[in-house]
Amino acid sequence: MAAPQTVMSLRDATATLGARAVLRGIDLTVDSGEVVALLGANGSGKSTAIRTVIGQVPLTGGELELFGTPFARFRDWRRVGYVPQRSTAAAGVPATVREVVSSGRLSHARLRPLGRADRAAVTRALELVGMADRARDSVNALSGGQHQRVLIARALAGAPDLLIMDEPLAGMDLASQDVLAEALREQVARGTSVLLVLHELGPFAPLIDRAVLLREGLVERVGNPEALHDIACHPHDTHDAEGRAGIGAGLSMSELNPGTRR
Ligand SMILES: Nc1ncnc2c1ncn2[C@@H]1O[C@H](COP(=O)(O)OP(=O)(O)OP(=O)(O)O)[C@@H](O)[C@H]1O
Repeated sequence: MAAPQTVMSLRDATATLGARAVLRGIDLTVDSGEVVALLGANGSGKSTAIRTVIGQVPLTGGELELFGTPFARFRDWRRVGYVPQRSTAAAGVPATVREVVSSGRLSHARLRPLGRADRAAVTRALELVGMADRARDSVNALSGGQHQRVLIARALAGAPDLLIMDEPLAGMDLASQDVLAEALREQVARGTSVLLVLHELGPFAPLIDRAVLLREGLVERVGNPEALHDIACHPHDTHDAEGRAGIGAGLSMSELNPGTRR
């Protein structure tokens, strides 16, 4: 069987914000078709790690590759979808829900008007997140959770091969979480790889192939999402959870021996 293609790889990645060494040498990979969750306490570096992947935070050391291409030479950004940590980035903009989601197709249209395939992708994304009936509404008329769904639809509309999401479930009610889990399941079934930051696994738990627990800018553990989530929530009571985590199963040496540069 052919080895899985690595969609994203960070090797020994370091990053600094202000005077703070926020990432201190992390290894993180997402293989084709994989769903990888980043877990960890507030401030452990989760958002920074994914912001390095999309180029918002420069690496100060280490290597980043996207679809096998070194970051400096990577141009194919339409293959990457990004949902930022909950924000109201589009609020205040006089745009409809459909217009905001359509902006996720701009890199496909390459300055041409959106075509039929683009409009179909927008409609599908709106349906996936359960916002089709709000398509003509102003984004300013949405609740925070609805707004988040629109940003997710914007990323899905681009039909990304790698979808990166920073706490997509934050502030979502349970019904909305279920809708998003179903949307993610469909997207993964189409072959999309996913890297996401989560505090609560919620209905995403069965979709996650691998969890990576960050602590103070280092990878502390890699393993089963539910057990690692326990460790993330109860960092001083790790023994039992480690047993359940199946730590080590099928992991590379660099993932098994992270954080050696304390
Ligand atoms: N602009 C900044 N300047 C300086 N330090 C920053 C900046 N942004 C974040 N940090 C620091 O970097 C560290 C990691 O932040 P990051 O947002 O990556 O954490 P996180 O794991 O995503 O946390 P949370 O769960 O709270 O979202 C924190 O200590 C934070 O204070």
